[in-house]
Amino acid sequence: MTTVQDRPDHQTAPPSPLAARTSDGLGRSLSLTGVGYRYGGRGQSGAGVGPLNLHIAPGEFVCVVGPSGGGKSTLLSLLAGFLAPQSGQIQLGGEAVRGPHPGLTLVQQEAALFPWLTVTGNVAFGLRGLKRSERAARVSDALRQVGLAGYGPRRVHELSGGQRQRVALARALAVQPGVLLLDEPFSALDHATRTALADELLGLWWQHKLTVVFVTHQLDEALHLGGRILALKNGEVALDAPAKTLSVPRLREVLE
Ligand SMILES: Nc1ncnc2c1ncn2[C@@H]1O[C@H](COP(=O)(O)OP(=O)(O)OP(=O)(O)O)[C@@H](O)[C@H]1O
Repeated sequence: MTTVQDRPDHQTAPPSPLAARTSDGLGRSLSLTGVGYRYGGRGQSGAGVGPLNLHIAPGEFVCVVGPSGGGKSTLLSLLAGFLAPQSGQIQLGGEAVRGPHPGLTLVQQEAALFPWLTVTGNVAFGLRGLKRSERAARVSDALRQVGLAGYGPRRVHELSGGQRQRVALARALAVQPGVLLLDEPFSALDHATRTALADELLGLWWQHKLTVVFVTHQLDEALHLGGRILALKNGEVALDAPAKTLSVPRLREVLE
């Protein structure tokens, strides 16, 4: 587990982390070309997002912020393949995304764990195609990475809120995703747990060279975590800039 001293952040990381991290990590690129979605149906002027044009490089950590109803969750649902774009195309590492894809895993606010399964059963859920030994190795590795080594036999109801989110994170990591999508994953947790988990996420991002898209309402959290900040307002990109060039007041100004 990372500590405050060894936590990689965007200030203390090596000078060109992205350039050094594009070749051999888990992270894959994500591209959106003219992606649009309206809840009333294609061509309607109702709520939704787009058209969006975005390129996220392998290993980028992007934080998505914006007012309530701005389109953050819709964007994540499109990226996760839960909603199909009504226009445009999403590509993961150059491959078209046409529905839920094993390379794109989503962690949500309320960890959607299966209460009838153990921690191990939950983490192994997405690994059913693998050999038993490989599955066991991935599960124990993922649990160790989120600080839950030894928790495998426990039931979900025996865990705290923070531990449940760790299990959800372990389940997402175990499939070795090309892009990790997080929709306010820590917002239901107390401040200390949220900060600790956010720092652990940074450690995992750095270690695995993951591509991360992280939705949050907390502007300070976004600036702390994200290398790049994407602000969505009325379904459109209101701002797309490096976190180091921004401040909380500047973000508030854009989002007003
Ligand atoms: N299932 C739905 N049917 C109709 N409209 C919807 C549906 N889901 C979301 N919307 C609308 O789409 C727009 C974008 O919603 P979305 O949930 O993506 O915003 P958000 O930025 O994630 O908001 P919040 O921060 O409150 O979670 C909003 O106007 C919302 O009312």
